[in-house]
Amino acid sequence: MTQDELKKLVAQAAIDYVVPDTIIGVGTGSTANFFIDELAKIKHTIEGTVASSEASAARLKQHGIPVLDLNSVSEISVYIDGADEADPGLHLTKGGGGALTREKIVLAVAKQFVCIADESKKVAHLGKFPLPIEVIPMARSYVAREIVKRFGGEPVLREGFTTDNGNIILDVHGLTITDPVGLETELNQIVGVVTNGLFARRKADIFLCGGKNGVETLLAT
Ligand SMILES: O=C[C@H](O)[C@H](O)[C@H](O)COP(=O)(O)O
Repeated sequence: MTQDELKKLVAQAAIDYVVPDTIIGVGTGSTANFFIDELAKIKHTIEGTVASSEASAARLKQHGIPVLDLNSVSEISVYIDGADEADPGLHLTKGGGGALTREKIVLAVAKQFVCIADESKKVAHLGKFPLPIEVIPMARSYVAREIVKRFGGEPVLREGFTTDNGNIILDVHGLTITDPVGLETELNQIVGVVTNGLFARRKADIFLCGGKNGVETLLAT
């Protein structure tokens, strides 16, 4: 099976976690796109969605799926999204598509987080995938220096990219991540950091992992 076929398989499996007559949180990226296409088939069973990016909102609307403003929503039943890396404890690295901040916000409102990805995203330890950090543009150099000083690694500006919030992304290469919860918290203490791509304090509850033997359902430990 190709990687796209595996993404489609997990997107289809995620439909089982869509709670009828509720609002669904929708992630961003190629795997989330497959989920949006599957969600379109059952759009009449849900109240609506909240999107974690302009791109996902546009795709949802193309399918005629209602997209709500998060400020008009007090409860999201489930948040469904992909990841760049997932460790055995279901701590994740996200933000390869630059949507990390809105993803974290939508997730914060959701009761359950179902992560969908192909098996290439399953790792023993987070850190091989460069850690995305959304930064207020004027703080770029300061934040980069602070990261090197406090944590090591090599922050690289994502050239030509602006987030939906008008900010920049620093991708930090070569970080040793032994304590994802601690690192997530500490990185957010640097002034100018909007958020970082570690989803560890709030991690996935369920990981639907697509591999050659089908979809494996992993639960957070
Ligand atoms: O900002 C993007 C998101 O965090 C994505 O969910 C993540 O990068 C995974 O994307 P994909 O499904 O395309 O591998």
